[in-house]
Amino acid sequence: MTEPQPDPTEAAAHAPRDPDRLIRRAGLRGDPDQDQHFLVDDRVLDRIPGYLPDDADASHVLEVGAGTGALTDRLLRVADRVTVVERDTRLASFLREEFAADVEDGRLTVLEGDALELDLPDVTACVSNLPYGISSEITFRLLPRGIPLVLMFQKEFGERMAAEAGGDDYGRLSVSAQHYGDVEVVETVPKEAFDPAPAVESVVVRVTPRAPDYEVADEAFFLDFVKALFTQRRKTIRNGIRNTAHISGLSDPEAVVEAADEDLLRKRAGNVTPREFAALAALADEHGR
Ligand SMILES: C[S@@+](CC[C@H](N)C(=O)[O-])C[C@H]1O[C@@H](n2cnc3c(N)ncnc32)[C@H](O)[C@@H]1O
Repeated sequence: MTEPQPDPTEAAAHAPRDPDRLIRRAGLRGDPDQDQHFLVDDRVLDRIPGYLPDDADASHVLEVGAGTGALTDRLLRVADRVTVVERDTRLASFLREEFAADVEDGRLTVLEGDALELDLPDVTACVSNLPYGISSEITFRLLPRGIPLVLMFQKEFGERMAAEAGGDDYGRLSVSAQHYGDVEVVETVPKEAFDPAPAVESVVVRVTPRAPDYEVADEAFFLDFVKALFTQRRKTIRNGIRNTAHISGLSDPEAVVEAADEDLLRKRAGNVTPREFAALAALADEHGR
């Protein structure tokens, strides 16, 4: 007796959508001026949802900049619900058509518009191949939400986010991002994985939310203080505190210098850990504001 063979149309319906065919069906070419670099490497696309932390709640996943939906298709396989944001009207219409069944049964919502202007819904995670023009702004809107993030960035930006004190890439971006979670580069993605290819390599970054291992009384002041000290990264912290009172808003920087630890005052910002910045911000808050 011969084994029953799977219906080839059904098997195809369960296979992930082919990214090149999606682009052909959408009938347009990605426009780099609109931050349109579509991921066309199936292996990268298949891996991305798997970078969510093991215990991540995938009941409602946000994707910023869905393009032709190659990543959306993979997200619908792991999430109960997906909301995508797409600014390009033609792509938003295509997504509604291509994923009509998922839209109809309420598993997919397509929001048309600028992700920086729309009210983003309460989601449990965000997985996106971001439009690079809004990487920083959208990321710093998502970080305070305390949800897991798996985001594609230009390589240099992603490496700066994940950098540790003492390294060349460490800066304000590293301290501010790591304030909200553990930041890791989980994959480097070559230019050829995209159509059209961007000018530089990309990285996938995972942010696993957690409370920092230090206390901050005033988060906004802490972040401004860090920003101020990194504008003087070649100076010692002592001179940085003195020179940047106009940015950090300190009325008595000298009192902070007097109260701070001598070893810390001799360091440069690039060698100060987030925990040390927090201790310094607490002193500044107490003595210098
Ligand atoms: C890098 S592509 C990624 C597309 C798709 N997710 C993929 O991986 O193939 C970024 C997408 O974001 C869209 N986009 C650009 N700026 C946007 C904005 N401000 N708000 C929402 N979408 C935007 C572009 O039209 C493009 O489709």
